[in-house]
Amino acid sequence: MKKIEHIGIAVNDLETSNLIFEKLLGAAPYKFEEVESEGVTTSFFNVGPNKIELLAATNTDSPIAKFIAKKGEGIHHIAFDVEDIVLEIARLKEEGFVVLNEVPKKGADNKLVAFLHPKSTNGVLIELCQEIR
Ligand SMILES: CC[C@@H](C(=O)O)C(=O)SCCNC(=O)CCNC(=O)[C@H](O)C(C)(C)COP(=O)(O)OP(=O)(O)OC[C@H]1O[C@@H](n2cnc3c(N)ncnc32)[C@H](O)[C@@H]1OP(=O)(O)O
Ligand SMILES: [Co+2]
Repeated sequence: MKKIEHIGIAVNDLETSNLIFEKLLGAAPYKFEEVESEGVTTSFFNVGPNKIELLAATNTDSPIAKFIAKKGEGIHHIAFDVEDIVLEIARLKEEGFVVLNEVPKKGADNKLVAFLHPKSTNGVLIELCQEIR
């Protein structure tokens, strides 16, 4: 694991939360992206070498819609930057973690991503991401 790549925050309304985080961080989002396969629309803020990813649901089946319905808005996942996501998935499986998608999928911001079930990581959803070069 190289560093924390981003912290994902589940929000009800992206526009409203963009204004809050723009005030908080003193800079506007550098990117907006919809990821249809995850049922989310996102915005990204730089914070030093790390990022904040705001996520709003685009449909009721979205993991973000389900999360907000159960727990309300707030931190949804922590994403780690990895050098080789395939090797990292194999290593973490071997260590007994529950990998939700063994085949990496296309995430936002030019990344391949995979998730670990929060039940195997002390209640925290973990995302692995590798930059697509
Ligand atoms: C934008 C793309 C990408 C990026 O590039 O950065 C993203 O970040 S996409 C983010 C959205 N996508 C995902 O979250 C994909 C991975 N998540 C999942 O596969 C599911 O959400 C899940 C984690 C397997 C849960 O799904 P499911 O079992 O259908 O939902 P339940 O609502 O029944 O939850 C079961 C259980 O898990 C707890 N839970 C759910 N989400 C989280 C979470 N984010 N953090 C901590 N805990 C979570 C939920 O509360 C339930 O617990 P119990 O009630 O105690 O059983
Ligand atoms: Co993410």
